[in-house]
Amino acid sequence: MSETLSSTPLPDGKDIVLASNNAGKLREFSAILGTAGFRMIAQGELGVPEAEEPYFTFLENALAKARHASLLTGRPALADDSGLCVDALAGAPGVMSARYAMLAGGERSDAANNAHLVRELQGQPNRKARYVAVLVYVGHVDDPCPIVAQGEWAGEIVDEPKGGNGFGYDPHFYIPAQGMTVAELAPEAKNRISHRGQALQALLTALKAREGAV
Ligand SMILES: O=c1nc[nH]c2c1ncn2[C@H]1C[C@H](O)[C@@H](COP(=O)(O)OP(=O)(O)OP(=O)(O)O)O1
Ligand SMILES: [Mg+2]
Repeated sequence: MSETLSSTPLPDGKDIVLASNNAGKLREFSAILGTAGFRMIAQGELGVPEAEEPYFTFLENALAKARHASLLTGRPALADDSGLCVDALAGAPGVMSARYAMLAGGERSDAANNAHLVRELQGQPNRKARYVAVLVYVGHVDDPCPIVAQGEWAGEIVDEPKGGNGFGYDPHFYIPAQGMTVAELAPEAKNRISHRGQALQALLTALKAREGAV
């Protein structure tokens, strides 16, 4: 679908621009939000380029991405800044998760990030980690009251990748309660319990309350 940038919000207010270029996130967003009566449009479909993510907190980067998409489209926008925080690495790669290998001189890809992670944890017995997702919704670019929701999901980093679902660090993120990596989980199962799934449910509740729908 090709549309041009628009400066007019749609009348029913149900169209939300997803301020992300990550195909894995977009799949998960659409699966959860599509059933909740909102129409989602990926920012790429509206010609919105990647935003700068210069900050050191998920919250600030998510807000920057949401505002950027809303500014360029004139529509409400929802952004997700997320990442992997590893205890033995003092919370790294954290907000740098997407650029982890690149910042060490490698390329920007999931494969390079995963290889770098395994290298950094060589000989490290403490494997505890968590995924963090911070979602920010803005009704318009100057929204003084953005909706913010956060989710966290605890797991352990395994050297051996397993599974073909999901994206990013999922083949190396093992969930003891499920006895498998996130990439081995069915997509619906991941969406029910993941950091992003939890945050999206909270965001939806707040969004519906604001609309007077609940
Ligand atoms: O459920 C997840 N399963 C696996 N990996 C994940 C997940 N959630 C975040 N991650 C990783 C991927 C990426 O390395 C970084 C997000 O970085 P982040 O800047 O928020 O996203 P991005 O640049 O890929 O897309 P965008 O900024 O356009 O939304 O954390
Ligand atoms: Mg990003």
